[in-house]
Amino acid sequence: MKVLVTGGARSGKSGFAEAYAARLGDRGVYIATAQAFDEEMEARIELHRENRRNRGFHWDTTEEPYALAETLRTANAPVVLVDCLTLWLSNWLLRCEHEQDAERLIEHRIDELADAFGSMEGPVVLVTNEVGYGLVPEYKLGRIFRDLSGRMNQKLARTADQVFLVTAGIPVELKSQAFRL
Ligand SMILES: Nc1nc2c(ncn2[C@@H]2O[C@H](COP(=O)(O)OP(=O)(O)OP(=O)(O)O)[C@@H](O)[C@H]2O)c(=O)[nH]1
Repeated sequence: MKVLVTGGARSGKSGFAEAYAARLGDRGVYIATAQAFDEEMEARIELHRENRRNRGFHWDTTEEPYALAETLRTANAPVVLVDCLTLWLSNWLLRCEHEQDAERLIEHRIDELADAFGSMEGPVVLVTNEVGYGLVPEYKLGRIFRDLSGRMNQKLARTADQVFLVTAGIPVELKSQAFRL
């Protein structure tokens, strides 16, 4: 069962994805892609950890900002949750930003991720963001990020059995198990 959960910032997508994943296995691996660069982010991450501990479901946490395809392939648990792909993408973009063919290199990483997602045998839930609803970004890096995010989401949605869009805390099923795009 391959699930993709998308939505805007503070849409409730992470909470929904976690609760949904907890229905697909009796314990899980939580793969976090975020890196704490300041105190606010450190506190936010600590709060997420505390909330996970308090929800009565056993999560083993793995922090992996870059090697997501490899981490997914080797994750050994009844259910795997990744939060979130857009941060993973921005980690790569910031790492490669000065390379001439950054966009192509990152596309390659996205393809590797889509392959790993497609080859997962057990249930896996990926969280991503909808980033393209606003104005066209003023800066080139922002436009590249927006385009890569959109293409990544399309690729993963094609592979997923089920896709949800979360808006204002409400999950809307965009693709159901029985319906393939
Ligand atoms: N490094 C690290 N990051 C974590 C951990 N737990 C959660 N996170 C990160 O926290 C982020 C999600 O939290 P928020 O930014 O508060 O939530 P959001 O996705 O913007 O908001 P919602 O749409 O409401 O879920 C994800 O990018 C996770 O990677 C952890 O244990 N370690």
